[in-house]
Amino acid sequence: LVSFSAYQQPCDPPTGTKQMDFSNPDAKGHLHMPSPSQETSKVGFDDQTVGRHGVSMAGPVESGRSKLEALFSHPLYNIPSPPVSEEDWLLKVKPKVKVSERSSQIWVSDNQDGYEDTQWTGDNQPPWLRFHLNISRWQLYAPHDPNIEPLLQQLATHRVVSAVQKSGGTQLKLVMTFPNYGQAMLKPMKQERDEETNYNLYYFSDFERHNAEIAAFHLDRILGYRRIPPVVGRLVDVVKEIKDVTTDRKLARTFFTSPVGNVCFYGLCSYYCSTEHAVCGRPTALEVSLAVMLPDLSLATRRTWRSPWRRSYSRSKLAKWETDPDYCSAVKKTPPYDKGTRLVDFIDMVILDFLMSNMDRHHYETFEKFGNNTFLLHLDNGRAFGRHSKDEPSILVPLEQCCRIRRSTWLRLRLLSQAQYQLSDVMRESLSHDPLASVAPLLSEPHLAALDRRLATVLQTVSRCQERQTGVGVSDFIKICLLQNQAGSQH
Ligand SMILES: Nc1ncnc2c1ncn2[C@@H]1O[C@H](COP(=O)(O)OP(=O)(O)OP(=O)(O)O)[C@@H](O)[C@H]1O
Ligand SMILES: [Mn+2]
Repeated sequence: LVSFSAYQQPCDPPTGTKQMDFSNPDAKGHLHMPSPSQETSKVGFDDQTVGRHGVSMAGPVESGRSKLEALFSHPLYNIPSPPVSEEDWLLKVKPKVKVSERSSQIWVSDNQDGYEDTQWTGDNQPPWLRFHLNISRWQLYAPHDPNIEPLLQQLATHRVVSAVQKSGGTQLKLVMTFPNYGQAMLKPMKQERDEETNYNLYYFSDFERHNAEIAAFHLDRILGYRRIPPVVGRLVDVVKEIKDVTTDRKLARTFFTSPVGNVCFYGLCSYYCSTEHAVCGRPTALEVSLAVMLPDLSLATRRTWRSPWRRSYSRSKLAKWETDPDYCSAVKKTPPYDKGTRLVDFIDMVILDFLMSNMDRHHYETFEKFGNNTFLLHLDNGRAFGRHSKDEPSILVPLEQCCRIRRSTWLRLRLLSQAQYQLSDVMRESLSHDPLASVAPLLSEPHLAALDRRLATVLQTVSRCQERQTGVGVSDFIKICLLQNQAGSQH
């Protein structure tokens, strides 16, 4: 009873989505919307709301409303949070310079080279710029950010002005530039949707899949993380939109016509960039994924962190975590995992990776500006969704060894396991909005079914943790989470 009255009821239906104020952008054009990482310290869940066996937090799915809409209007996806303070935005817009103070060398774009003239004020900022300006310490974009749709729309349809190879990384990637200076990272289709990764291939030699990049973005958003830059599918014309516009001579030299008349290319990279592994249009149309580029490193540096549960990337060696069941105790004492929310942030990423069976998370990145107290970027998801017939329990080892999970994540996972939302159903629906869904569903049915199966495994793992805490019942366990979460100030 004490806890019942002490906490506000998180499961009351939201007062519409009005908790987010779309009508009142601040001076920078930022919208005041909840940020998930701040969300829950003041929201409490007690036994009445969480329940011992069932979950009483689901709102009814009204007839006619899609499961995805119902999910995103659920209170767990609409947790109000205070406005983001000035220093918690990634980028700052410089105050306007008076005309008289402007340098005579002001840069003016030359719109003859295919780019648009740029005179951006708050109202006509292109979606990619709005996306950059709305990145905060807590998330890449807000839950109901109205800018994501137009952003994806532009990536999927805008004319390509330039296409060059992206340096770094092991497999072929291109950076595409659009007339409004927006940029996207392209990964080409290398595998048919129903193909499973060859069992004899090690995870580090697996192909990258364009549909995995797309599906990972949708999954990350459905999990309520918003830590993957938006990705959209597109059919590109490899001649008109790559070969003809590229200034990258090394790339241009790798184009050829296959024996059946398809146009192919392979680029330069350390893996699979050879005639034998060329990507080919049909005859020129090629499926690709386009991920919006993050702000340039000169504007927002990023820090790269080695995963403590990194695989050995060797055919013979085992990593320490594979042989030491107590490995997490050491990690918990090691900065930055010893403070704040880094460990539960990491576990969030582990859950995402287990669901999509991504074994390739050797590193993750954060924005340097925010220090240790910020969300983790889930970049590079191309090796996910390789197999549906097999799960990879080793991906879940950090959850098993640490027995920690962010409370809001756990609650959302439980929601997604319920029939009225059902992870596979909301994923199918979300992916059906991608332009490439008209060519073929982005994830085949067995892959969608695997999501539900793996979600059940995650929830079972959490239950086992609860049981392992000897003498501690479920309700106490939840309170422990709550305390831990409050101590971490977020979730
Ligand atoms: N949306 C993005 N915007 C800006 N930079 C990005 C984006 N996505 C990825 N990157 C950067 O590009 C690098 C290479 O991308 P990615 O990891 O997807 O390619 P890869 O070929 O799989 O690389 P690797 O073989 O190293 O895993 C990443 O390490 C990351 O720093
Ligand atoms: Mn990779």
